[in-house]
Amino acid sequence: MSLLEIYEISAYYVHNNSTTKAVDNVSFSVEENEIFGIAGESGCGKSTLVKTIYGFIEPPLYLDKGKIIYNFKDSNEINSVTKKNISSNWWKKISYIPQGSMNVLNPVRRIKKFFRNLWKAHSMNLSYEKYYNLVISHLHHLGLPADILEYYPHQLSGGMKQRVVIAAASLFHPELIVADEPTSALDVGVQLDVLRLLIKIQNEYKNTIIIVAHDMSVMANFCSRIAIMYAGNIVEVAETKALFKNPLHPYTKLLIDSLPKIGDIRELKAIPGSPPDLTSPPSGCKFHPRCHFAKNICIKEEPNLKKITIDHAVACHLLER
Ligand SMILES: Nc1ncnc2c1ncn2[C@@H]1O[C@H](COP(=O)(O)OP(=O)(O)OP(=O)(O)O)[C@@H](O)[C@H]1O
Repeated sequence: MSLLEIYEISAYYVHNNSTTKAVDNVSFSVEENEIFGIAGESGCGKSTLVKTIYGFIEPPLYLDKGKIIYNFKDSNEINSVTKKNISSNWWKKISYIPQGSMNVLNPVRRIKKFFRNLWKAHSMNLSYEKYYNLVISHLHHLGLPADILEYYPHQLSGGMKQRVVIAAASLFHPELIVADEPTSALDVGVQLDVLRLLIKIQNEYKNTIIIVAHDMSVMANFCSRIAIMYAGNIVEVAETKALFKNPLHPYTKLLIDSLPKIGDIRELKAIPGSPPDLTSPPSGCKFHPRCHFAKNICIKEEPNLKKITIDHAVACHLLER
């Protein structure tokens, strides 16, 4: 069974006289125990989509329409996607590692205090002593020394701070961890360690991870399936191998072509044009102004995400023909 079933979600930022259609009519599902990637250019709506899944919906962000079914074990049904309904599951069933999460650590409080605050908010009826022992054994288990609890954030490297946040996010073994750009702002070697930590957690606790990245090489190495987002829409979803071997959407092809490959001395091509303004997105397929193959129908009609094979779906009129 899918852990998450997302149906026609639209989430918009509404300001006085403008609406940014950050997530527009998005449907997909995420299976149990998989590492599911969401990729796409900056500003295409990835963070907004995962915030919505986490129920972190606060003005100016509004859920315009759609529903999400969370098939968590032993949980009450979540009958509508609101912060109120989902927040009782935070940390225990669903954890969120926000973008730049290492900055969530209060610079004037020791790491111990960060974990203590977590206990106060989500203790699950554990005494502080038992909880503290749990934190120490979890840190050990993840290869982190317990003495970091005595440190202030500024005494830790960026990679270590990120590991602390990941340790907190996985402390109660949530069924779903949503990680938004967990490796951005870290250097390449540290990025790999942080990703390996997430994989270790996933292997051991058998949870599901949704990882957001604009770096396709991260996706290629760590995700079992990938969704490609463009201008608030999901334009392609496939198993990782199939997506890289046989990308079907013109945007996915350009994204993959723009990646450097070992031994390839060709000049790398950037994707022509720039992403649209989501306060007034183009009609039809939002990629049509940048697509070499666009036809009349692409300007007029928005394509739906349709299955081409059992594991590969794409939203492109050209493939329907
Ligand atoms: N608080 C906000 N108010 C208004 N518009 C916003 C707000 N936050 C994000 N947006 C807009 O929503 C759109 C999607 O942004 P989002 O951060 O979800 O994209 P993203 O793909 O995660 O980008 P990045 O990779 O740069 O984080 C963008 O046009 C962005 O400018």
